[in-house]
Amino acid sequence: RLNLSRTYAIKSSVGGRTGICLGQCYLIKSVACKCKLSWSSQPPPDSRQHFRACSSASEALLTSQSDIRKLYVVNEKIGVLLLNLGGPETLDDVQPFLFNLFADPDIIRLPRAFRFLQKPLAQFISVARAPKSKEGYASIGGGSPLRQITDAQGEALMEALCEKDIPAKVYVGMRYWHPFTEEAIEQIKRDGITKLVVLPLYPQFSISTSGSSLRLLESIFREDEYLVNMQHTVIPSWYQREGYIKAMATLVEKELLNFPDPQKVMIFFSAHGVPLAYVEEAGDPYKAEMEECVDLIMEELERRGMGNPCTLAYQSRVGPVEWLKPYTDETIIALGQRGVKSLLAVPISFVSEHIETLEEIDVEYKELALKSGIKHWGRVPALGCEPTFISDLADAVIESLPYVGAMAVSNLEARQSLVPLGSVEELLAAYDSKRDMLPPPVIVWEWGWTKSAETWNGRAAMLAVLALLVLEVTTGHGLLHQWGILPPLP
Ligand SMILES: C=CC1=C(C)c2cc3[nH]c(cc4nc(cc5[nH]c(cc1n2)c(C)c5CCC(=O)O)C(CCC(=O)O)=C4C)c(C)c3C=C
Ligand SMILES: [Fe+2]
Repeated sequence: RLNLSRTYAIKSSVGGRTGICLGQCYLIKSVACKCKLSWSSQPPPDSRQHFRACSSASEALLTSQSDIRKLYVVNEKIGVLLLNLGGPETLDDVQPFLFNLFADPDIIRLPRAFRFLQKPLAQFISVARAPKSKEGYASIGGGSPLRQITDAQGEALMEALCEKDIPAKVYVGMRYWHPFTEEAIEQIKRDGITKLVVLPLYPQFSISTSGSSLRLLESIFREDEYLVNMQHTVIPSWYQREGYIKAMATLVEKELLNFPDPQKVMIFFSAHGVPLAYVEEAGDPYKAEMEECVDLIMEELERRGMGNPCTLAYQSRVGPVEWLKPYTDETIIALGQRGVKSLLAVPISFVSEHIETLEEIDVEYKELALKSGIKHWGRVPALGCEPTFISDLADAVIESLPYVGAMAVSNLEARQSLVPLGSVEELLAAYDSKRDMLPPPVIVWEWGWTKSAETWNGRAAMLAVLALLVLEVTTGHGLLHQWGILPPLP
């Protein structure tokens, strides 16, 4: 028998891959398996497999979710905090929503000395961008559907957890609009939650999305006595989970059947982009996770007998800096030129319908595709409340319970998984810790003959001419009077 108070090095093997797991046995109530994994190749794809490997190696007995339930649910109040972006619910919300987005230092990272400019800059950019954004939101019914869909996902997750015998309350915390993360946290405190699982609703991790929400949570946790003592864990990304991959493959498979010749359809994964510097300079794992995610979905489709060709491209870039390539619009044109006739768009970075699926993909990219010579167009719906997906999220929550309050893997070299399960603080320490400067995705001013310079120079010139005219008409002095174009004042 194991002595539960000691640390063990457990050699375990999953699917032919061997690794050393250093840690106290997770059967100790308060300490989960502190895994300093050093897998010889890829780590096992999901934590349940890992538990199984550890449990068989250590002769421990964690075999089913009911064991987890016995150990982690009794006398505890479990909460699940779903993190999401949030979206404007009315057209009047658009500018303040954009202000919140651009005021986020994980979207625009200014040098320390210029931090005081963050809010004025956000105000300026949000006012300048609001008219264009409002047009987009107006065309999808006057607001973002994100709150409604995320609330429904929360309800469905709560039911799925209940069915799996894990009573838990689910909260929604948005980064840039209501219900704000701060509001969710207040409710979590009022409800007396003792164990919290933090689950960002982005399948892949990015500094600009899950990272930003976790950074906010860290600052809230640090300042609050109740939260400092509340045990929690984070599921930072879950794109590799079998249930998610299968649910995505099923949606693709179903949509392919709507084409006249399903085998010939190009499966076109379109992910929300991030500025290139996030990946190349700050080490954002977003691109790597996205590529792995696409590979996994394609492997699943192949297993089901579908050998379609596929492409991954990035959409929704903002401003003139370089974003992840290839860009969706350029790729659609290139595919058309290559003679591709059937295209199935698969939004891959988000699990709800939103402005970029309903407007950008369904309207703009569809039009571009048809203009580029593509004859048959289709789009896979977002997962929303698809039952197998929700059930898999519930499994992810249950499997993370042994980690609540436990240490994360913080040895970056030792782990090969892109972002490990862990606590907010450790995740941020192990990852993006330098918080390097990032070029703003939106350039406010540029020198040279650029589009933004032309616009602003033009506006300044028009204002100057107007001011001179007013001055001349009111004083009776100026070039137009000297040249006799305007008559002298009486
Ligand atoms: C994984 C998803 C997303 C990443 C990565 C992301 C990065 C990112 N976004 C902006 C700027 C904007 N995003 C906007 C809307 C928006 N963004 C995402 C997702 C990701 N963003 C979603 C789901 C939405 C839509 C929400 C909705 O209301 O339906 C907007 C506002 C819309 C617009 O004006 O186009 C902006 C602006 C940056 C700069 C960025 C990375 C640095
Ligand atoms: Fe975005």
